[in-house]
Amino acid sequence: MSTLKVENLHVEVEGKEVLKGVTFEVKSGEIHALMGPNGSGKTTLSLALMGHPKYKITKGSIILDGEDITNLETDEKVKRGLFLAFQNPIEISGVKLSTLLVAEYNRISGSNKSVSEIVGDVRNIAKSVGLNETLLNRGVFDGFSGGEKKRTEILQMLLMKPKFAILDEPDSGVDVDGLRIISEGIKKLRAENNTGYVIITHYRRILDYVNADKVHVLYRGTIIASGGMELAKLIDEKGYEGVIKSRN
Ligand SMILES: Nc1ncnc2c1ncn2[C@@H]1O[C@H](COP(=O)(O)OP(=O)(O)OP(=O)(O)O)[C@@H](O)[C@H]1O
Repeated sequence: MSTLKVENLHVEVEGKEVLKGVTFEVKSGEIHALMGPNGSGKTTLSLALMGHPKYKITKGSIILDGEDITNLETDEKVKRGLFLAFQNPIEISGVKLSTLLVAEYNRISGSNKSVSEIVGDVRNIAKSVGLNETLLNRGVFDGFSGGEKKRTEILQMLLMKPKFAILDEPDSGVDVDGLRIISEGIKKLRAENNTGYVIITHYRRILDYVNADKVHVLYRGTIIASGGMELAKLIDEKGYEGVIKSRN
């Protein structure tokens, strides 16, 4: 059983304090949703957790299985089992997607699988997430549609089998079939690897599909409410205003 603890996290971006004391804890196999209005700090939290140099942690800590990983480099965090699927993945047109995935798998997992075995795994997972194999031979995210990008991030997650995955709006821009496939991927990894999740989303639908355990609402840099799926339902019906009002 692994635990990811975020304790009183304060984060500054370009000299502005965006996160003002965020605390939550995710255990293996749990699916937590992070919701909140535009600009409340959700992406900032995901990037700070992964160690993006622009997102400076000024106070608080990130503890993974008892180890303080707050100030570790991104690579070290990834090696310890953290994974981030970006809201807007960046294109790297000079590098073939399959080459990147094989290199990343080798570097992080330390496994002794042959390149052809890894490529075989990548192909099988690509198929399972409904990605056309020709995309594996293209530059990373080069000309990928919005939905193809999201499916590729799930492919990467299924290959890397992280302890904890932070998924920043995995449901944005995907079609209905894609949403179902992505949700199946999330549930499969939880069943097989006991992966814990933080899913950033604005919509209840993906949370219904994966049957989220907890929902947190981030507002102006702090978590103002935590609960079960009834919170996602409230947001769906009354908007964030409904949650903010119910606190007052
Ligand atoms: N690199 C940056 N430079 C300047 N300001 C930033 C930067 N990154 C984030 N911010 C600011 O921090 C605040 C929080 O942004 P963030 O992207 O974390 O919000 P969010 O909750 O993910 O929003 P959304 O729902 O729109 O994706 C915003 O006011 C944003 O403009």
